[in-house]
Amino acid sequence: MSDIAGQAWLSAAAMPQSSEQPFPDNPVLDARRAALEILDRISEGAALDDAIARTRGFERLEGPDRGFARALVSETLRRRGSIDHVIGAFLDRPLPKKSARVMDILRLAATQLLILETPAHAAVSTSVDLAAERRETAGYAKLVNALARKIGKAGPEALAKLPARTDTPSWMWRSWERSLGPVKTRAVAEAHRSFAPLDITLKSGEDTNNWASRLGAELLSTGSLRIAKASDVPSLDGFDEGAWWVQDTAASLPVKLLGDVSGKRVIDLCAAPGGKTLQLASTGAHVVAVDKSGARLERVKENLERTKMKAELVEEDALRFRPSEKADAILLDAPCTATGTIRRHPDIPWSKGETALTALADLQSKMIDHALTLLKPGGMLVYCVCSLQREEGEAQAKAALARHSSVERLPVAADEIGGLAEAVTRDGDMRTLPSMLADKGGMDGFFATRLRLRA
Ligand SMILES: C[S@@+](CC[C@H](N)C(=O)[O-])C[C@H]1O[C@@H](n2cnc3c(N)ncnc32)[C@H](O)[C@@H]1O
Repeated sequence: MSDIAGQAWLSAAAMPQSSEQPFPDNPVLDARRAALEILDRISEGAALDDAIARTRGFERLEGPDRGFARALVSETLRRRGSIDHVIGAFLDRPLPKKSARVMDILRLAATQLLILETPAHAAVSTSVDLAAERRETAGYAKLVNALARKIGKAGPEALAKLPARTDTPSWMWRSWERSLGPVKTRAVAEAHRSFAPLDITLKSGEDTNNWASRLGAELLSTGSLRIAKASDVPSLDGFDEGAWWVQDTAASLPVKLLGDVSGKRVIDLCAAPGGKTLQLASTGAHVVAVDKSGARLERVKENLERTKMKAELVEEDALRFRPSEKADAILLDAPCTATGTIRRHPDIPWSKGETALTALADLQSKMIDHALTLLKPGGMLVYCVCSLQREEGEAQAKAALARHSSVERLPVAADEIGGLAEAVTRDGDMRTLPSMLADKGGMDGFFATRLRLRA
């Protein structure tokens, strides 16, 4: 229990009466202010990357401060369940709902003290300053001071006792337990506690060993190059010349399931930002890259230009897309909850709910049905999602086979996906988990199934 029980949290005298914006530049506070603003946007529903992109205070930060602000937000989201638990243990009563910003200041303080190992005096005093500089939070500055000190002293022990489950919303945990079982679910949640390494896919024909040594990277059995720690991607060797692109190793596997597509007509039905379009183009396919979002399709264009490759780009809703010619193969990397990418997007557990899952699963089955109408007889559809949710993966494959007697599943073999036998399901689909390749830094959670339209 807190020793601040009974303390008046709001003291009118402490409230600054001046307007709240803009704040004077303060090199010590600026990164924390930006982090707070980003958390604010996320709580309004923005995704982490969008929230960062829309925060001017973040844009103004210089290199190390930018890195600190990003780490502060990411780790706060990654450990939010645990951090809230620790804060809650020191609060004698919950903060009023309208004090969401105070809670965010406390979360940022706890992340600095318990995870980023920021010196306690800096973490505490900047948190108090953050509270004090805004009218709506100034009355809580004393509370922030007292709580942050307590968290610094007793928080590490409290945090160490919390299981990985604490950082997973209960609906998500229950859904994984149902589909993966308790052991794998725990391993997945453990894997989510770490940031993902940087994986690179090389353009076809590039010398893998040469690039591994130039980039100081490890060659994975899947063919990806892995860099344990890389901060500024565009400054890496080979970026400007377009020899490679960033792509989690799990994300590189679905295209491999299409086999040799050289000279074939392949539709990439949800293409942006283009990782899989680049893979297909690189192996000599004639690629039609479709995406509903023009802005995101621009990124496919930029990626193709940088890597000096070609694809036909079509801005269109996949459900309405009718090509002039049917395809030999289709890759359908459908929009999904993206729960397989929580290591990179730690906002997902707090932004994606079960309602979104139901709507997405409905869209995915419509997309599968439509994609099958665009295939030549004998053509192949690889359907994949970067999701851990059964409804978006295994259940979609099963339901598609039940709906279409004209379709058969072509089971995946481990040697097609770098020998990852544990990622081949009993039904013959691919299911990777963040806990796989654990000794090398894990991989994204992906599902893929390969379906063939009978000739
Ligand atoms: C998982 S991402 C695709 C990632 C991409 N395949 C890659 O490897 O870089 C899903 C994409 O689907 C697009 N999308 C969502 N709904 C769509 C629709 N109805 N029709 C076409 N594209 C859609 C989104 O704009 C997004 O770019």
